[in-house]
Amino acid sequence: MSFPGKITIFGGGTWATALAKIMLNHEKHINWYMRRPEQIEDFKKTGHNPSYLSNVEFNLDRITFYSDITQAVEDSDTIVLAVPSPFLKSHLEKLNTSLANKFIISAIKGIVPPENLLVTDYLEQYYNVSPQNMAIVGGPCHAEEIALERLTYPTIACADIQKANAIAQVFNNRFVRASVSNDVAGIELAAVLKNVYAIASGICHGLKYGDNFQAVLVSNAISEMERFVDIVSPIERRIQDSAYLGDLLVTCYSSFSRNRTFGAMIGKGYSVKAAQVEMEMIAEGYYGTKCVREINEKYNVDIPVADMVYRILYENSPAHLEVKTLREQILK
Ligand SMILES: NC(=O)c1ccc[n+]([C@@H]2O[C@H](COP(=O)([O-])OP(=O)(O)OC[C@H]3O[C@@H](n4cnc5c(N)ncnc54)[C@H](O)[C@@H]3O)[C@@H](O)[C@H]2O)c1
Ligand SMILES: O=P(O)(O)OC[C@H](O)CO
Repeated sequence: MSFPGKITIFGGGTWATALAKIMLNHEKHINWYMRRPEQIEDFKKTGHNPSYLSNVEFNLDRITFYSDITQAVEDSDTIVLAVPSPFLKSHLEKLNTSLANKFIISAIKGIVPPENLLVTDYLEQYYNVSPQNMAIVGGPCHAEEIALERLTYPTIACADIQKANAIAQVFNNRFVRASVSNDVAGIELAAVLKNVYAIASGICHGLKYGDNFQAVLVSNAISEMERFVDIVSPIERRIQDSAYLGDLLVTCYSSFSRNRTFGAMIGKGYSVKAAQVEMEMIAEGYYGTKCVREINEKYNVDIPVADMVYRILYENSPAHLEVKTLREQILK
């Protein structure tokens, strides 16, 4: 078998659908696991995902669908995880076969609660997957723009850089330019944090702060991200690279951003529950905010913007007062 072998996408959501489109630009055929059999039935009837990115048409001859996760894993060499981090455990709990001899690509931008483990750490500790057999997809990527074939620069990180290069080849096409890195933990952590900062950005937007203020907020957020990532995963990195700063910017500024949209609802006065119900997609930063807070009990990094988001979401602290304190005492 030549690496990466048979590829299976895990997840029926927006990002899974965009990744399937990317993979099918390179692969003749992919497997695709979705949790709900009725979603697969509707997909087969219409030729597109009935629930997400339904404007992307697929050639059904080139896809084998699975709702049985064990069979999907047994029939694959490389698995691309694209389910929201809070649901990863519930998916994998149904698995009756080993992941240890598979290559796993995590396209998840979140942390696994309540263990507060990065996805790669979780897979290593609970499923015996070796770090050499795991890669992650980072960088500024909105699925909606992949659907429109807008030029996108993801980063593929893996401890084994040759494998990262091979995966990048699978991603590369007319509208995707993948680069490679070995900073797996740093890029995963940055992705968790950018979700939290996008919620902060959304909250401020909802409270009617303007672009001048947003620019200062995001400047402070990148400094926080650098402090946190450098302490939790200390290797040399350039925080201004697109896998870190680029991902923060796209999430804080794009109208496609789930986390920013969620934050904007909070800023406008929605309760957390109401905002979650209203959104049809998952804002993982809500979960990431609590995970970052708990991880930081050990490291004690100065992260006032992330702390503010925690108090607003989890302690019911009024957003307008929290942002007022931030703007008067912290931001510069
Ligand atoms: N959407 C993007 O542009 C994008 C880009 C890069 C990375 N990501 C990452 O990809 C991952 C998936 O995000 P998404 O945007 O595709 O999410 P989404 O909100 O579009 O999809 C939700 C997915 O979660 C599943 N789901 C919903 N409730 C569930 C439950 N109770 N149990 C199990 N599964 C449930 C749905 O079936 C669906 O597959 C996330 O980690 C996200 O950070 C997304
Ligand atoms: O911007 P969000 O919150 O939808 O997150 C999507 C991706 O992670 C952006 O790179």
